[in-house]
Amino acid sequence: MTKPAFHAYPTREALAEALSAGVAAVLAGAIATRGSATLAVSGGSTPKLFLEHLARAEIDWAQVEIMLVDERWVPETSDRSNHAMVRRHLMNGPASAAHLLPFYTGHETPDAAIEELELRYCRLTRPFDAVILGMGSDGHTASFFPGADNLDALLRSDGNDAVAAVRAPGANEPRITLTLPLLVDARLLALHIEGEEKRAVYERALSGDDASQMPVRAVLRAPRPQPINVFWAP
Ligand SMILES: O=C1O[C@H](COP(=O)(O)O)[C@@H](O)[C@H](O)[C@H]1O
Repeated sequence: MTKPAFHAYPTREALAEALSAGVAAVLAGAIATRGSATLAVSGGSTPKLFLEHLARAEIDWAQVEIMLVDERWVPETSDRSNHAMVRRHLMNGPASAAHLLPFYTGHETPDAAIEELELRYCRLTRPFDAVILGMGSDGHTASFFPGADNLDALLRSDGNDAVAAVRAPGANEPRITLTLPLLVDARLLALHIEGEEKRAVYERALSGDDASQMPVRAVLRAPRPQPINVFWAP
């Protein structure tokens, strides 16, 4: 395993500033060299400040495709919607020119939408330029939850599917997630975590190798040319 590069910041504000500057530089570089950029961000609550900082970056957002790494199967009107959170915190000011790709289709279940979503996501140019993951205190990342009915398939490094539906005891509602290969081959791969509890979870994840207990291990252990960057603040 290539040891992750661990970046600790004194405050969440300082972390948000540094991470957003790094991501904006990667997106600007991608636009300059390839004409467009792809960014996958996480849901939950941790990314909000980072997204607010990123929204102010002066880059050519019209060339940027933004997606979520995972989504809870709820409409955008739900306060559980990751898409609504990203729209609220990122799609403002300069960043509102970007294209935000939704996961939720209105189908009753993510399984019923899987064919449509597979078509939508497999056409995206890979590798993605930047993927910013979060982590739950149960060691899940994206929607790779411990106890998920299809966790082995989700964590296969050689799988061909871009997206997968997930059900897991700790996940509340059914989920949809990008699969491991799409996430770990990103040019910039970051894990953004905050607080002492999540730091302890991260340390525990590093010290073992059973990904079924802590699925984030599959990301931390994935072979990559560049190490994963971990961004942490108390
Ligand atoms: O449910 C989810 O949780 C994780 C962690 O969220 P946080 O609120 O603890 O920051 C998140 O990374 C994932 O995208 C989301 O769907």
